[in-house]
Amino acid sequence: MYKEKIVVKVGTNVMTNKDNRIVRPVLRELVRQIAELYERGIMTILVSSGSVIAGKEVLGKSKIKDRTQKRQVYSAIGQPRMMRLYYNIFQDFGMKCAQVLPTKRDFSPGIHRQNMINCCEGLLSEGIVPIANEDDAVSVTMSMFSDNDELASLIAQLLDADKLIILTDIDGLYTGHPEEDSSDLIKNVNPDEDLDKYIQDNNKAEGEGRGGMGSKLDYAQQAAAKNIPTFIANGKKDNTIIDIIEGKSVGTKVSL
Ligand SMILES: Nc1ncnc2c1ncn2[C@@H]1O[C@H](COP(=O)(O)OP(=O)(O)O)[C@@H](O)[C@H]1O
Ligand SMILES: N[C@@H](CCC(=O)OP(=O)(O)O)C(=O)O
Repeated sequence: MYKEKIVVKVGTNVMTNKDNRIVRPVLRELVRQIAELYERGIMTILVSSGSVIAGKEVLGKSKIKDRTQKRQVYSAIGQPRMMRLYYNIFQDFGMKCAQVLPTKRDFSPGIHRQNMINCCEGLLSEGIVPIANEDDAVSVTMSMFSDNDELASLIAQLLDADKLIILTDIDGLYTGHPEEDSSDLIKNVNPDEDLDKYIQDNNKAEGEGRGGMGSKLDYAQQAAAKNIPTFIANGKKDNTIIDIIEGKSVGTKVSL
């Protein structure tokens, strides 16, 4: 059995370049760290975005006008592509992974919630890394998460994870626009601190990520309030996950 379990969320912008193409070495570096943690007895539940952008890579521009339908189509094409990439990389590291595609209903009290716990715990007990993404092909309106930051926070709370690590394309939460010299990285945040004033407007296009830093902070604070130390850190840099596990000062730590 394992001695610790962590949830790692990887956003679309971590795994893509400026042309919105998926960068395989980024996924490889992520899996390398998960494999290293596995050797140390730490199991990871990976929450990975990327299906919409992967679908766009395959289909290119779509004729579909309706945004919801377009998202369904892109993600239905892109999700198996993401899983093929992960499957092959995990295999290179001698590990197995599995796909879990929840909708919001799976977290409401009752049988669905228990099924979700059973599924993830079962995979972990077999030494298999669950890779979760919102089931974008079927989840619309009521059954939607606001984004995968919410999904990652809910999974961390559901499984009572030891840590939640939210990887993005920036070093953490800044006191202003991250590209301005006057902005500083905030190292520590409490679950009840109101830092909305620091959040800058999101100008990302369709498929380039949904939540933004505001949502990361909200869901990080929700998990931290349940005593799950949560980190917002840069997934484009090497060794970020291992550095966090080893207690190095990386990213923004949200904790009680
Ligand atoms: N105060 C802030 N500190 C850091 N990043 C911020 C801040 N306000 C807005 N952002 C933006 O949030 C982005 C990360 O959110 P998002 O695009 O949703 O990423 P992901 O695809 O990883 O979920 C950063 O690239 C940055 O431009
Ligand atoms: N479920 C969608 C991603 C939604 C989302 O939250 O994206 P992001 O803000 O990049 O983590 C996908 O796989 O494309």
